Amino acid sequence: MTHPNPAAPPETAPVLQAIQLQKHFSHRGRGVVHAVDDVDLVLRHGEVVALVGESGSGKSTIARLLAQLMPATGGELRLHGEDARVRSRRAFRRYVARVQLIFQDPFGSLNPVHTVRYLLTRAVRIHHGRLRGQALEAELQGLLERVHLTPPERYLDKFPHELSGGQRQRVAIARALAADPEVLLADEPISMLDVSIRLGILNLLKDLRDRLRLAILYITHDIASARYFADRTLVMYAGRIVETGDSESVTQDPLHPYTQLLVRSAPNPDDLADRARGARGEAPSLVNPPAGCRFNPRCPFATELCRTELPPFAEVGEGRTVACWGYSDRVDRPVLGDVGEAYGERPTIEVPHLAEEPDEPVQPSGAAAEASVAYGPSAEEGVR
Ligand SMILES: Nc1ncnc2c1ncn2[C@@H]1O[C@H](COP(=O)(O)OP(=O)(O)OP(=O)(O)O)[C@@H](O)[C@H]1O
Repeated sequence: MTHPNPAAPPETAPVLQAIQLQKHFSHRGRGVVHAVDDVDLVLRHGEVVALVGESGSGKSTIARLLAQLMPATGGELRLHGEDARVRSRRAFRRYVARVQLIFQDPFGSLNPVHTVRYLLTRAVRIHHGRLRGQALEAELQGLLERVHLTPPERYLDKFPHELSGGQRQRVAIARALAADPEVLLADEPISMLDVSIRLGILNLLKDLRDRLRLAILYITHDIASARYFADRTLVMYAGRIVETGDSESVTQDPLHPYTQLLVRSAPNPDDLADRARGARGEAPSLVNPPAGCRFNPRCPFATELCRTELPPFAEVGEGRTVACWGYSDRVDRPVLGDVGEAYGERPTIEVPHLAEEPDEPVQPSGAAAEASVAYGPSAEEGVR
């Protein structure tokens, strides 16, 4: 199997693109959850885009929409510029071969009763027909080598519970690669792994970005890891993108008051809720989101305008946008004051919490990710 596809458009052309994507869930007949609104997103070959935001901001919903595990309620999805919405199982199978999803919990997404050999063979056959004998063996070995599980013979006949968390995530990635995809959607791929092996998985994904020119969406609540790993970063708050730009600028010179808060909560993102709650209240309900800027109830600089009108994206510098009235030329904008005073001291963003160490086997946690088998064997069975 070769990659990249020789018929693929030039490197910089979008591979997968979401335009004004929207997902509203009905809320037990009592209103609507505005989970995702007006999201624009572009994934290109050889580029990692991070989607960063706190829990409940809509990140996983975007991953599921891009994977077409559920329909959007608005907006468009384009693959190589063409409408990508699938309307049949056959079209879904073709789409999945191009766009693969990796989940948070590699234990939940790998069926524990099957060996690595079985899991990978199924994936290879689903996407490439009935390879057998030497050709199949070579393919399986190649997949494990691509995710640095070497020598491959050591892993092929293991069950998921005989592997460490990091090794399981590598097998999940190998299974995704069996489709020879162009896009990997990685939904919090390291958050359930031991801290000591997170960097190894990010480095592997970087390597795949470079060697296979994969377009990667990296979903995380940890903005520090976005700085390390992603070329571009999109910051999401309460269902909307609020800031975009190259990762270095967004993390080192955050503009939106929410991004400033997020950066201040790094490297311990769990600290954010406490920090923000103490100062400025909780994230809003998405059943009845605030009018205007959704961050306004928490924002130390919010004005009447922020409470009533949705801020448009302002372009600030090369490739950077921010949806905040404080950067708009359209009106008398609010003055953004000292965020340090509002949120406290800003730590330096580093990645010591991602330290790389040998990936030793660990006992299975038993925690299964909800819906995490959707792209695994059982779901693949479902679309055959
Ligand atoms: N099937 C559903 N029905 C109703 N509401 C939903 C459904 N799925 C998600 N939501 C709501 O949509 C919002 C966004 O959820 P989502 O899981 O996308 O956020 P997230 O940023 O990925 O958070 P986390 O990191 O905790 O997974 C939340 O308010 C969630 O409760």
